[in-house]
Amino acid sequence: MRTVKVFDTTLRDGEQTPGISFPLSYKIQIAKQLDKLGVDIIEAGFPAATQGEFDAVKEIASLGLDSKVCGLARLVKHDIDRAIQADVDMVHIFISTSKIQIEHTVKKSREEIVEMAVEGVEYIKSHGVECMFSAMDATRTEVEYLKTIYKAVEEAGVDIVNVPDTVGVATPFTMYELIRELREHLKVPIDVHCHNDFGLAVANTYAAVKAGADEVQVTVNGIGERAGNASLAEVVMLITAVEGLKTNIKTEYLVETARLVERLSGIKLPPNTPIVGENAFSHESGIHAHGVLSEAATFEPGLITPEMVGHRRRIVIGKHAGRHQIKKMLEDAGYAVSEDILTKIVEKVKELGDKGKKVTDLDVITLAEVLMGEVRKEERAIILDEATVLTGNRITPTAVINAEVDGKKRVTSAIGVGPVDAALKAVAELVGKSIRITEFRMDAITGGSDALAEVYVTVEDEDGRSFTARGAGADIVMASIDAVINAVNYLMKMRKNR
Ligand SMILES: CC(=O)SCCNC(=O)CCNC(=O)[C@H](O)C(C)(C)COP(=O)(O)OP(=O)(O)OC[C@H]1O[C@@H](n2cnc3c(N)ncnc32)[C@H](O)[C@@H]1OP(=O)(O)O
Ligand SMILES: CC(C)C(=O)C(=O)O
Repeated sequence: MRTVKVFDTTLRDGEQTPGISFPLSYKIQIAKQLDKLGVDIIEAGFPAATQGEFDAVKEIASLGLDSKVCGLARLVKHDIDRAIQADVDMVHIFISTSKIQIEHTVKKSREEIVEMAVEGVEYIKSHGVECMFSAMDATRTEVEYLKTIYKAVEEAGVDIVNVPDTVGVATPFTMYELIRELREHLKVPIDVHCHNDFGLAVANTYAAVKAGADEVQVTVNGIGERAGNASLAEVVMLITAVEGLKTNIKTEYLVETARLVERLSGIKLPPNTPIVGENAFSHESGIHAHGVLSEAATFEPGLITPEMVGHRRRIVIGKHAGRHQIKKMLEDAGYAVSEDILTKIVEKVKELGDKGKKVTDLDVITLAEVLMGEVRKEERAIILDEATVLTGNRITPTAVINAEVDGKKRVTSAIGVGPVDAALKAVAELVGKSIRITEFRMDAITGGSDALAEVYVTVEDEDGRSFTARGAGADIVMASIDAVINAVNYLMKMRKNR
């Protein structure tokens, strides 16, 4: 079976996302994670760009990773020397080949550009370093000229050529044709680098692989210039699970990797992001949830499971929910309700949904308790006694929580980026940090500075089981603490019921 190599450029093109600049410690964390994920080559940066960039690439190259480390360079001796001095395994050189870029940027003749490329390859190879050559803006370059320059670098000993769709104008059809034609013309391995200006980066990368490309350039979460690059997770799952090819990626780390880059880049993933997004395996609609509870492949692609990518499946309660999932959710929380009560709960959930209310798991349980005539407050694992939160412009926000946890007094404290963050970290400490707040929303439900705030949270435990709850009040910190404690109490109860 054909193995397609994965070249990750999160730390280079990904970092070119306007506003992103990864400090050294972030670059190292990401590089180690990419190595754990199994990417074949990490493009660690552009060593000639800044001293910090040089230091980061050199540091990553010295980590002894299994992944090869690559540095980008223009066809300028200084750039290439800086990459070689950073001790990379591979130097990636590039130059514009399209008419528009040649005229407005490099301003050289086409013959001069071919000569520069050949000299660059020979120079890098004479230092015993691997070389990748990119014809920048390849998809807007005349094919005959592309063939000429790629053939010239092949003859000069290049290890791999890259075909970049620099401004994202290719379509799967044009990309397929281009790669097929180059594949017939060249012996060296072919790599592709697609941008997402028309939302086609993944599709174009896939088409290139179908046409014979040996390697794909991707970024985690698809971050990168303008609309970004092809997403690593999407490309890998498409060419493996759908196309049946192999990569060296350990797919069970895809979600973990996506979350790390989401956190360190500050670029939040939309919940509907394929493969790694919060909703990628979530179901609220009754018809879907009913099917999925019996056999997941009824309303999921079936070719992939959440476990394959390090995700988990969620059945969500909301306006579109049906009896089966509400009954299952209540059973999981330890409530066996009669059919009559279930009907009333379903009606209420839909009524709340029609009013635009987000229905939480806790709302459903509270309804069940009221309808069953039992209020089981005494079953709460955490009973909050006192919460103190300090914040200001000259102190680090700090929270101290006094609570009873399973009948024992506990005091925890934490600092955070703000008072809510500090308070919620202190709450997490109460249960030994084994919880993760995967969703946090706050709305003002009345106007003015004394507005009532409503906090909605989804909390996930270490087994990937999640629970939604809300808290409300004029104090946003207390409303947040209440919401999380409400959710944690039921997660702990569900665990005891198992
Ligand atoms: C498609 C891509 O993603 S390509 C990679 C893009 N990434 C980056 O640009 C990030 C890092 N870049 C930088 O830090 C800076 O642009 C530097 C250090 C590389 C160069 O900075 P400066 O010398 O100030 O030049 P500036 O960025 O303004 O202009 C680019 C210069 O490189 C030249 N150039 C562009 N591509 C190439 C190339 N492949 N080979 C040789 N020269 C090139 C341009 O013609 C221009 O030359 P000029 O200064 O003689 O007119
Ligand atoms: C350097 C090249 C490969 C690039 O990033 C692009 O063309 O988009």
